[in-house]
Amino acid sequence: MAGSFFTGRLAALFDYKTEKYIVAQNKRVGVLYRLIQLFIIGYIIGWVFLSKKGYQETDEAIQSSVITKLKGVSVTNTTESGVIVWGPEDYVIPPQGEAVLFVVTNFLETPNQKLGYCPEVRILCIDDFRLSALSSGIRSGRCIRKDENSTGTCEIYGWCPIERNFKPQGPLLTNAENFTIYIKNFISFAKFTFSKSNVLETTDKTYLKKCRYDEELHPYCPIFRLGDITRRAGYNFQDMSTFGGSIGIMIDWDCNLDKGYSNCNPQYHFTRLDTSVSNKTIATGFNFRHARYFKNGGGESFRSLYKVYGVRFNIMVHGKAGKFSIIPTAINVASGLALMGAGAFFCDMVLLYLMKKGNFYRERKFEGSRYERQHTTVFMICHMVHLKHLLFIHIHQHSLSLFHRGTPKSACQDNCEEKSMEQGNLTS
Ligand SMILES: Nc1ncnc2c1ncn2[C@@H]1O[C@H](COP(=O)(O)OP(=O)(O)OP(=O)(O)O)[C@@H](O)[C@H]1O
Repeated sequence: MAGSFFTGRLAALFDYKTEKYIVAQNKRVGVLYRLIQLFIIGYIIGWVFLSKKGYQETDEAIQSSVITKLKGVSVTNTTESGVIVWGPEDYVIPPQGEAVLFVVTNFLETPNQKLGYCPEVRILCIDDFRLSALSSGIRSGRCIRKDENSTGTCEIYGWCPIERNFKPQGPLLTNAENFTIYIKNFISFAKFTFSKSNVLETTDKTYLKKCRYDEELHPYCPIFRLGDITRRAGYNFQDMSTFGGSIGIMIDWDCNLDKGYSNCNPQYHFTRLDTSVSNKTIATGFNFRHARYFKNGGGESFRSLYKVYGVRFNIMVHGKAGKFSIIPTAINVASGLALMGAGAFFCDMVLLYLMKKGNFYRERKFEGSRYERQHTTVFMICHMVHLKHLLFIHIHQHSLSLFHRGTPKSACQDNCEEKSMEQGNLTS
């Protein structure tokens, strides 16, 4: 038994197979075949070519630069600091116009600090020494008591007086939401030797002084009011400015370079980056400390310590461009045609193996090979492997079109039918 099986297989190995087309007058398979063809054509045209622009080669913008500049003034009046006029050089940190910047909206100043001994009011004498991370100086070891009965606080050597406990009640730079930020972005797509800026190309020298970004009216104006940015991100600037927060500005370039230079323009998206699912998180807000140092007439060193709350802006750029190229077009057309063959294979399987008259069609199709007619299961599997292979070719070619490589070779084995991609082998 086993011997005749292997002899049969060996004999079939040296059979030469040629294509044969039979016209099956079967309406159901015919309609199925046309529907599959329609679906594949729709997929190729609609998805591969129109939606995914399979006729273009693409490039990601790796080179991009962002420069920012803020304008606007706010006045604060506090008991510690008196009246202060805040300009961009005071409230923008760092001031040199980076893509990540912090705008002060609230602050606590501890003015005229001098090096010396003073009580660290936040550390009681009974507190564990290991908690001294809270301390703003070196502990002298003395306990400062107001009277005999009080617990007392530790004395430190550091910048005195130390910062008082502060819970912000509301923002001090109330005009901060009217500050404007000018975002200058340059992007380049090296593959297409294309570069552009987000600043509208106009000869009107006053344009930047007058314009403010608006999705509808001025989508290409690069000057944004801070209050509008947070509003577009879905938050109120005044609410954010008491404890601070973080906002992401995404500049998105999605350019179809076939449409020309003037149609390549950025889109802006705004999101709050420090949101949390729970409102009760202890991570809300954004603040840090910095100091300004100075000397008095006698040469003594002083400093003013600022604990600043504010909004941190993070400008991110994403760029993608596409341009017509014959190579991805040819690859996608070829892979589309290959996929058409999958419809014919599927219908062959239905006709030869699932229909009642499958035996009849098989007899006519596999003429001269008893072995193939008898081993239905083996050949059904072979067909399925071939179908899977065709789909693989399509997917593989589709992904390769990005890299412009060649198409993979057919890997059909001896017992699989080497099918033609022509569509007319079954007609309804
Ligand atoms: N944040 C901003 N808000 C409004 N207008 C701005 C802002 N930043 C810059 N501009 C205006 O945009 C134009 C171009 O700015 P740019 O920094 O290139 O030139 P500039 O002459 O150095 O600006 P300036 O001296 O006014 O800061 C200038 O008219 C400037 O006043």
